[in-house]
Amino acid sequence: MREVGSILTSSFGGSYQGFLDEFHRRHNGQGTALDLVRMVVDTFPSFRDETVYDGTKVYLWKRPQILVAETWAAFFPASQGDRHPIFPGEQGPAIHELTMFADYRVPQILHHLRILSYPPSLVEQLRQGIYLPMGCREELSLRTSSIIAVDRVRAEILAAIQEEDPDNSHVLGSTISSVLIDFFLWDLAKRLESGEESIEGLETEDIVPIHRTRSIWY
Ligand SMILES: Nc1nc2c(c(CN[C@H]3C=C[C@H](O)[C@@H]3O)cn2[C@@H]2O[C@H](COP(=O)(O)O)[C@@H](O)[C@H]2O)c(=O)[nH]1
Repeated sequence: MREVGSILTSSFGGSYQGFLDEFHRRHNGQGTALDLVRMVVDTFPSFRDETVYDGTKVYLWKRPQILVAETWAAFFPASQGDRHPIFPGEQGPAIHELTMFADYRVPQILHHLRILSYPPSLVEQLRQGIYLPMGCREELSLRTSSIIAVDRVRAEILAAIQEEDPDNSHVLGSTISSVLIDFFLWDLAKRLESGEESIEGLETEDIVPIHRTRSIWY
């Protein structure tokens, strides 16, 4: 929080609004959601959620993406024809270019829904509440596999739409996003946890506890 406050104060007039004004200036009002994510990552080291695994750089960017997605959602125009005030350019927000926000709640529900399967050894570790060090193979697998899984759910939805309504599928391609699927899954996970809702008509896996990792990234 101190880092964010200090950078906002020294370079952006002390507010997120000032940061967004600078985003508009740099991109001549043409910036997309992904451009804003990049600017957040480049500006704030504590949002640079990246790691090297086995010699390969892995970009997760959970907090920059959720920040931009929540900004997108909060300022979503009321009428369909209106431009998005934060992303008024030709390409619009292009929110479909973002991934889901890889943390702990979405992998848990993806496993419950049998979209992700875990090896028995991982289930055992989660049940026992064993601490997973940040960036270890298991923690990284849980996060990265949830990105791929939500991407594939999106691809399935797009394929189903294409089959039903081939004429409109290009429009829907940018409307169906990993962001909205993440929001849906996260809300569903919360409702399941509180007992407000249960899954009917689908075979599910028993819910395993979320993984335990100390991290500033989510
Ligand atoms: N992946 C993912 N993570 C999400 C959210 C949201 C809320 N999104 C709202 C926006 C639209 C939706 O309709 C939601 O109402 C919070 N979090 C994360 O949870 C953590 C806080 O947890 P707890 O202390 O239990 O509330 C914290 O890391 C926060 O970043 C999401 O949507 N997706």
